[in-house]
Amino acid sequence: MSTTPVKVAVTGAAGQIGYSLLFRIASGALLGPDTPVELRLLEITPALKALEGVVMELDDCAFPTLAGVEIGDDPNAIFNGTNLAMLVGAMPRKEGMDRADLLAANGKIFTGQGKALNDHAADDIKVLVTGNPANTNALIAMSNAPDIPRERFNALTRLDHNRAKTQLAKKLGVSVTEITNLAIWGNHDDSMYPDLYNTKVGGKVAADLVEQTWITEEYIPTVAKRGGAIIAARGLSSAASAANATIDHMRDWVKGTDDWVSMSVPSDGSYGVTEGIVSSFPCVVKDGQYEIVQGIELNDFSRERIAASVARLESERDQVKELGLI
Ligand SMILES: NC(=O)c1ccc[n+]([C@@H]2O[C@H](COP(=O)([O-])OP(=O)(O)OC[C@H]3O[C@@H](n4cnc5c(N)ncnc54)[C@H](O)[C@@H]3O)[C@@H](O)[C@H]2O)c1
Ligand SMILES: O=C(O)C[C@H](O)C(=O)O
Repeated sequence: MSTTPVKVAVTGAAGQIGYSLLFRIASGALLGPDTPVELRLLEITPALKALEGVVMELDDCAFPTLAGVEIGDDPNAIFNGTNLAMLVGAMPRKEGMDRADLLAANGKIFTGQGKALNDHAADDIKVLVTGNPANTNALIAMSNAPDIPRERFNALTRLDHNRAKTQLAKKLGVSVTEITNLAIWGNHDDSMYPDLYNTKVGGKVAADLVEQTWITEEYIPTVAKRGGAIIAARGLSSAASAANATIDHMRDWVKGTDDWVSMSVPSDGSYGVTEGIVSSFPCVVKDGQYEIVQGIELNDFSRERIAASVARLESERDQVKELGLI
């Protein structure tokens, strides 16, 4: 085992997602069995007592890879020297709300945390935003951290990617391992677009294996509205699957990929997506750096869907500009 622990910050650590996420990071599911981690956990002051209880439980697991835990309510202290930051802490939506309805309440969290990361994080910091609306919260954090390279700010659409994979596998009666080149484009809201025209199943194009009406009337709405379906069923938003996707995204960003993955990243203008907004693309990762996959052919249907989702992201960007958050 190497000796220097990787400092992993998690915000909203006493929340639902935190309760699934922390134990998996501590057990080695993020960085492997040979890399010690130090958890740095941020909460609001009233939640610190509950967080102390979670830390007792972490102690009681005796994880060999857990080198230490620090908790607190000051982002400047918690982010000090942090290598990986998972920004989860934010209010979840309730039934009947859209994720964008959370912008006014949650957006301001990411101004202060962006500044604190800018001033105190380690030089190799990678920041992944899970708290909703995740794409625009990542834009806010990025805009408030001018000294950190923009590409170090990502948002989570891996949960949508994982959902899209399972729904397709179920439809075709195949294992998820047979599905490659899948990607979610756009925003983590109900305009997100899972593209089956470039997805492969056992080497064949997925869209050729299903009916077009299934894609438009069942598949895309099921994937895009899955978060709402879980809230309706559980009375609470997704937590274990969100923690799993947060681990999947950060692990692949650090360790690399052997297939396309969906990552929301600051757009460089690829595929006509407005530069600067944080949008989901098919990405590959090598040596800790992601690249947006280039040269993908998009049909007219895909282009229209992506443009509609980008319009949502532009509207969210304009709202947070008006609120003075970026
Ligand atoms: N991107 C995705 O795929 C995805 C999936 C699921 C949930 N989410 C989002 O993740 C967020 C968290 O969900 P949850 O179910 O864990 O919610 P939760 O309410 O159970 O926990 C949120 C925690 O964040 C804390 N918090 C609030 N403000 C904070 C701040 N300024 N600093 C640090 N901590 C703060 C709260 O005290 C709370 O403990 C929500 O916004 C939810 O919508 C995103
Ligand atoms: O739907 C939500 O509000 C939670 C989360 O974004 C999800 O997709 O499950």
